Amino acid sequence: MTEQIHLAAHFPGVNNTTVWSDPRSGSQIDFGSFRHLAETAERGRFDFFFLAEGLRLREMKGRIHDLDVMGRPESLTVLAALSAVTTRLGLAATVNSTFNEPYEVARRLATLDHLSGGRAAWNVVTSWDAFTGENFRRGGYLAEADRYTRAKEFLQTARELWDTWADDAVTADPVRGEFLREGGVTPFRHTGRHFDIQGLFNVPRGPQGHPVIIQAGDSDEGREFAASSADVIFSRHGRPEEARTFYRDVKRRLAAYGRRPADLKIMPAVTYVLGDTEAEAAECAAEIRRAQVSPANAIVFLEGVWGRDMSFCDPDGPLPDVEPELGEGVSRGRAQFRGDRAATAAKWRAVAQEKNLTIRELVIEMSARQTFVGTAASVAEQMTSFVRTGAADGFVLVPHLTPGGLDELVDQVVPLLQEKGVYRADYTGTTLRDHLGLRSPVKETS
Ligand SMILES: Cc1cc2nc3c(=O)[nH]c(=O)nc-3n(C[C@H](O)[C@H](O)[C@H](O)COP(=O)(O)O)c2cc1C
Repeated sequence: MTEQIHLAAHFPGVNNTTVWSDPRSGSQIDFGSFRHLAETAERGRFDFFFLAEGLRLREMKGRIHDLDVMGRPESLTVLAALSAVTTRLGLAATVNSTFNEPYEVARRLATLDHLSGGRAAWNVVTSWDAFTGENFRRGGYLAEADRYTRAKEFLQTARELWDTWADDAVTADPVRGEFLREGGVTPFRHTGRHFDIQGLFNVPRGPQGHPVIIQAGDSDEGREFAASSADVIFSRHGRPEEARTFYRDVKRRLAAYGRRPADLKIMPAVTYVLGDTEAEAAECAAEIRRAQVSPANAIVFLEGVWGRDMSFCDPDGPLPDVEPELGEGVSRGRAQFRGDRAATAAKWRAVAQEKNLTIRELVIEMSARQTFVGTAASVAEQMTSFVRTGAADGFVLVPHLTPGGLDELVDQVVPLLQEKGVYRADYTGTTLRDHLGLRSPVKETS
């Protein structure tokens, strides 16, 4: 069979992914927005709809970073509502393993799996920073080195809870007066470094057994966690060469866990811009980038990397001759820069000089860019070749408009992928595991 492409839809929502200056941009929080994007994805026979999470508003220089729309609703609640207006589309929630508890998360995910008829997925993320942690009871206690020891034990514990219910535990036979098969539910006891809990889990096993597990970290520990435990990786490697290197690296790690390459799907986040001609698409893509990186946003981006106040700079002027301030920096929350400031600033400076770029042009160049740009036929071809050359198993598509940004892709590109035979004409199964071609989970024995 020809290699099949898997597609997921990212809800752009908050921050500067959505071009807020475009009059077609709608609410990031009204149910109608989520519904529109999810229904479009389902019309396009997508594998799943994906919601990201940010547990604390970003701050710059001690105040809320409010250059874009912000404030988003909680994922599992939104997905529960979407399960009532969709029938086949997978529903993926990003839920943090540092600040939550396994019993509660396992319960909510099993519930979503029931409500949706086996379409739940969990993107296990590990943000651990003390700034976000202030919102929670254990306020930022986790050392960075422990983010994956906790995530791994968190997931292991959730799996133990889901496995305490047999598939046929609920008999609900009023004639015999038996509602629960004897031995159908077993008590759990988990004793580990991060969790020490025991009791009885109160949600019957979901249609998928376990929800589909997604992983998005990029460090060596993150990749190892994905290789051992995830069904899908949501990666940030959307450029062909680095995507291929990432793909090879992660797939080769699977054998050590007794897993096959097909057991873990790799789906990078990608953007797209369509036009009637290649030139029109390229022009539109450049316009979108300018709208996403406003003059004020360009300075904020620069301050993020340089770790200091740069408000004296002209965004349409050249990079000033100032060195970055090493240390914590001026931004807080998920957008915080965590790399090597000195090396990154040196790289930025070299690119600015080589290409003679203003600050804003440089930020546009160095921050995320469009992956697939062209006519519908050329984008369909680019996507197909990306998958055929071992760079991905599919894509998490990130539109630049909330909520209508997926419409043209579903209307124009999906039919071409279907014609090529690289994408399903219709759903053949009912659960997200079916769509992704994944095996049923093996029950935990501990
Ligand atoms: C493509 C991508 C998307 C992510 N989305 C989120 C998110 O929505 N919420 C979040 O808290 N962390 C998110 N993360 C952060 C990671 O899941 C992970 O917790 C973090 O990168 C630390 O792990 P690492 O050191 O292995 O990268 C994302 C990471 C990547 C690469």
